[in-house]
Amino acid sequence: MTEPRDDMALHDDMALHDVIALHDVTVRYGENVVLDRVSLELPTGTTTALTGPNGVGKTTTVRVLLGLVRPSSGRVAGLHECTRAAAFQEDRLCAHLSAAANVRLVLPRAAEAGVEDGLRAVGLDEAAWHVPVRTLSGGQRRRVALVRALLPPADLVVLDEPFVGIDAASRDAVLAWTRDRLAGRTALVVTHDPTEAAALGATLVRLDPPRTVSDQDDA
Ligand SMILES: Nc1ncnc2c1ncn2[C@@H]1O[C@H](COP(=O)(O)OP(=O)(O)OP(=O)(O)O)[C@@H](O)[C@H]1O
Repeated sequence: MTEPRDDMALHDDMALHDVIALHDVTVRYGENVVLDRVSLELPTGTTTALTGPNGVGKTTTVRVLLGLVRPSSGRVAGLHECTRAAAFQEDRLCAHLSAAANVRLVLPRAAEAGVEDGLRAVGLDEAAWHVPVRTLSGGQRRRVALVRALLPPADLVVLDEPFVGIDAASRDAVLAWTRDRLAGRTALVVTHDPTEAAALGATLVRLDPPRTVSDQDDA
């Protein structure tokens, strides 16, 4: 879905199309330090795949990029006037609307003609296009969420584990269409699967847990 622009004080004033980057970003939830001085650059026009163990902060990183979480310190660059589209871990669709209507919601009228092509490209049967998405399966809803994230002409596309629940038989075609849609754009894709990163032609970046005293002793 398309995220609203934000004007977080921690986001600097770099102009549109400057490199999007986190510089020494720290995020805390209460006492819990989730991101500890994390730096990450998303080279313009390329796809970066973010991997790492459960709970390390990948979704938190996504939320920072979307302006949904405010870092307690550090700097986020390149997001001023940057339009963003995202597929979250949860599909976040409007349950009573059809697949086609969910996608049309985030598109300028001129781009609406591409909706059916997009739904077809991710392997969604025509019978599933015009019924409320609450009647679709989990994997079908995932495909709708992916189309909704990939069709809008956003400057930054962020996909959080977008292929979970999509069956093996159609995964290659969905990956190929995703790669096609992301070509030449700046994107971050969270994944636990390095083969997905390779299929997307993405640069794989690993987020590691903050080093503990015992980690340092072991080093
Ligand atoms: N709203 C919240 N309030 C408090 N703690 C949170 C909140 N959201 C996430 N956390 C904590 O932040 C840490 C990082 O969570 P996050 O979802 O970013 O990890 P992740 O790397 O995306 O994990 P996964 O691979 O399981 O999706 C976890 O310890 C989690 O419990």
